[in-house]
Amino acid sequence: MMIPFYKMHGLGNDFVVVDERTERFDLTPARIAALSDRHRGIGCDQFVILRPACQTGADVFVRFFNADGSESAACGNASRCVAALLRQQGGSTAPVLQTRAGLLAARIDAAGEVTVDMGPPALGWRDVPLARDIDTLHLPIEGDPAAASMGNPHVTFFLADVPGLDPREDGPMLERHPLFPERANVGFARILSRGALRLRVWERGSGLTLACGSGACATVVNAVRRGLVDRTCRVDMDGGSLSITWREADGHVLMTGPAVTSFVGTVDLDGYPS
Ligand SMILES: N[C@@H](CCC[C@H](N)C(=O)O)C(=O)O
Repeated sequence: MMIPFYKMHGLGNDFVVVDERTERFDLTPARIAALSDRHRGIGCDQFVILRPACQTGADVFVRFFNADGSESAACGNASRCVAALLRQQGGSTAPVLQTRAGLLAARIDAAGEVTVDMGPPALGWRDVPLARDIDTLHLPIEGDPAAASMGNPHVTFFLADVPGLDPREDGPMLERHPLFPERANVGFARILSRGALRLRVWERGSGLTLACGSGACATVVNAVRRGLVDRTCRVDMDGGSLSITWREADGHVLMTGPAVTSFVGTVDLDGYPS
C-alpha cells in the first residue's frame, strides 16, 4: 500500500509526518522503526502521525514516535513543524495541537517562525519520572545533573560541573540509568552567558540529534532553577538556535524557532515489516 508523507525538520531534527486524519494506515511500532531507519527506510529522528482532534479547541491530535518505534508524549521541534504544516494547508496562524502531554497553542509569524507554548514544566520526582523520591534539582549521579519533564523526561548535565562528559559515549548509558524508569533524554549544556547556552542532546529512542526542542526548554528551566541564566535564553545546538522563555506570569515555557518542509513523497508500506 502506497502512502504519502511529508519530510520536515526543525533545526535539522528531522521528521516523517504521516496524515491519518482521513484514513488510517497500518503503522505499527516495528514498521515505524523500519521506516525511520536511515539506511533501509526513509530516515528520520522522529515519526509523527496526525489524527483528528478529539478535544474541544484542538485542530489536530499529534502522536510522536522515536526512531526505535517508542512513543513520546512530547516533541518540541515536531510541534513547530506540525503547526507550520497546518498553516501551509490553509489553517490559521494560531493552531492548537492536542498531544499526549496536553494542548499546545502555536503561533506563526509573518516570517514563518513558529512559537509553541509548551506548557509548564513538571518538576516533581513522579512527574519526570524518577525511580524514587529525590530532589529533581540535584540527582545523585556523578556530575550533579537536574531533571525536569516537558511532557517527556529530561536530565541536564552542566558541563562546567563535569567537563569530560561526551554525548555519544555517555548518552546511551545515562538514557538507561536506573533512576529513569521510562528512560530519559540527556542534555549536555554549557552556559555561555546569562542569556545564552550551548546544548547537545542524546535523545531517548533516537540518539544524538542536531536539535531537541523539548530538551532546550527543559535545559533553560533547569538552568534558571540553578540561577545560571535569565528566563529568556537562546539555546545554541548543532543544527541552530531556539529562543526559549520560561514565563514568570504563568510558568509556561515558550519555544520559538523555524520549521521547514524538505520534501513530500510516497512510500510502499508493504516493503516494511508490520
Ligand atoms: N526531538 C524532540 C524530542 C523527541 C522525543 C524524545 N526523544 C523522547 O523520547 O522524549 C524535541 O524536539 O523535543
